[in-house]
Amino acid sequence: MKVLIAERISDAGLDELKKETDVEVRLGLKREKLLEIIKDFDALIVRSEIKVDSELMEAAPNLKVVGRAGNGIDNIDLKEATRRGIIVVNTPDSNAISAAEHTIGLIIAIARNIPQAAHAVKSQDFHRNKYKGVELYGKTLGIIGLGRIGSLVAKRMKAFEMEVIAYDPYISSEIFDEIGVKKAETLEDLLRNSDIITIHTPKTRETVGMIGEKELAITKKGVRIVNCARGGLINERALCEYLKSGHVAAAAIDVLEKEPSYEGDNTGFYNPLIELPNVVITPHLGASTVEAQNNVGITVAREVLSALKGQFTSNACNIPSIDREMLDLIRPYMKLAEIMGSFYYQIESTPVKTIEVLFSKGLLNTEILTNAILMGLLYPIVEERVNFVNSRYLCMERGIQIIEGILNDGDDYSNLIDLKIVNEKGQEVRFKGTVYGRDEIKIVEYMGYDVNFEPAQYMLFIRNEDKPGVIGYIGNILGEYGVNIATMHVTRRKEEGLALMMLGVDSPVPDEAIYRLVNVNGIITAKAITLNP
Ligand SMILES: NC(=O)c1ccc[n+]([C@@H]2O[C@H](COP(=O)([O-])OP(=O)(O)OC[C@H]3O[C@@H](n4cnc5c(N)ncnc54)[C@H](O)[C@@H]3O)[C@@H](O)[C@H]2O)c1
Ligand SMILES: O=C(O)CC[C@@H](O)C(=O)O
Repeated sequence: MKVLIAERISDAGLDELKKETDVEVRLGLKREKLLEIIKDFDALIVRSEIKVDSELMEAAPNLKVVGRAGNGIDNIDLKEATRRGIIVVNTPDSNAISAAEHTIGLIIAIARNIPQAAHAVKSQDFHRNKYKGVELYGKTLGIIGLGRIGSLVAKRMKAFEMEVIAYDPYISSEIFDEIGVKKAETLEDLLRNSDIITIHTPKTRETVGMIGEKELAITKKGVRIVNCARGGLINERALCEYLKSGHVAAAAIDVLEKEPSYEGDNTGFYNPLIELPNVVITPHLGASTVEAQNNVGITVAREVLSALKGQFTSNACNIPSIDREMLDLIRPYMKLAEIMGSFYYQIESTPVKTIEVLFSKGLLNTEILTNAILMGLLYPIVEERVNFVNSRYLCMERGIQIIEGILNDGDDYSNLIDLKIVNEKGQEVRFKGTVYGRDEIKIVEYMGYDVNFEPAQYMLFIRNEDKPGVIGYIGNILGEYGVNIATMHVTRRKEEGLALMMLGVDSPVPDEAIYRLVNVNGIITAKAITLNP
């Protein structure tokens, strides 16, 4: 496995990676060069500068993982990565404290004009009058987005005896109470009442430009504004105008709508905000501390390694997230789900129209289990890579309807997966499976037949007339091809005169043996099944 580090991560992170993979560090790559070399890599690690878009992914046929050494993933086309089955991992917790502290630094800097004053003194200008500031004490701080960083800022700024209000429609009132912050019911409320406004939302379609001319117009005259989240959340042109008029007394900006695309690339870099005396700008420094970069480097290295090994990662952005303990608990169910999904196209050939999957109430993280079923289903029939990341997407792309639900009480099993597949001919294929103890996977029902077999890597599925002699033929034919039968499960519906067999065998059943089996008088279907190891 080859990992390309295209933006700087800490030595500690680098060491973690080097223990287990082949790592190449190529910083400051021009876009054309990156597009040329990316084809050789299985994983790519970036920070916020490099755009991981469809063009880059198209040039990277081996790419399996993109590691974002940091939090925001607005430089990564997540939908495209998902479509291609590329796992995107990030490190959202690793730099939150640093970003919050940087925000607070910026708040104080613009309250007291510290950067401008320090710069003046260094230029031999020792005037105090120009740099008179304001106290934070007793003022109102308005926080937009009370997530990881917003809440850290809130907790810390209360120590300045500021009144802290926040606007975040996606979190509950209890969280506001827990943090001790007053809830602004609307963005307008927050804008009208704050002396200092700081924004901490992600950059999404909804939040881009959420502070524009209209919003600035209702802020208090003399308001101060901080953006240490993402460029573009505040409309820069409107902000410039309001700073020039003095309505906005000062702004502190760590992030710009357009930042250089690699470290040190200053060509054509310009932003009118830079020219304004009442603006403090830092070059996207929120996460640039020794501690944050150490944490980020180590975390991204571990996440990328786990993803490359096919293990679940706790910070995957395009797979439902799950913590490690829970993952250990549901791992056997993920395997069961994958196996159940993988039977269909190894037994049937009519395209699937609908997947309906019901889970016992006791089963958690069912979204992942459904993804596992879909992965198993598609594995035998799609050319592109299919994994937990893209299985749902690929199914939807194929027009397969996915219905998920909870089983009613009353089943014999407390941890059951009940899978019904309806194909384009309207035929139903149904499996039920469960896990005994910690990890004993069992299929307990197939098409209404009670069965009870433990899936093996190689199996033979037979549907036959319920009459004497059939089993003997099967044993003889398999014997002729050197296929040893390890287990055999036979069930029947006497009234219909039909029987079903699932044999676990020690090696794959050759096509020729299958051909001979289906020609045996009484055998209706014979299918070789191979499961992923
Ligand atoms: N400057 C830096 O170096 C730096 C470092 C780390 C993170 N960041 C950025 O900081 C921002 C916040 O990061 P975080 O870890 O706190 O994210 P988070 O996901 O923990 O919190 C974001 C909060 O914003 C809220 N939100 C979403 N849409 C909203 C809307 N329309 N109105 C109000 N609230 C809304 C969400 O409910 C959530 O609570 C992100 O943009 C991230 O990329 C910047
Ligand atoms: O320092 C960086 O690479 C960007 C950090 C920050 O913007 C993030 O989203 O984590």
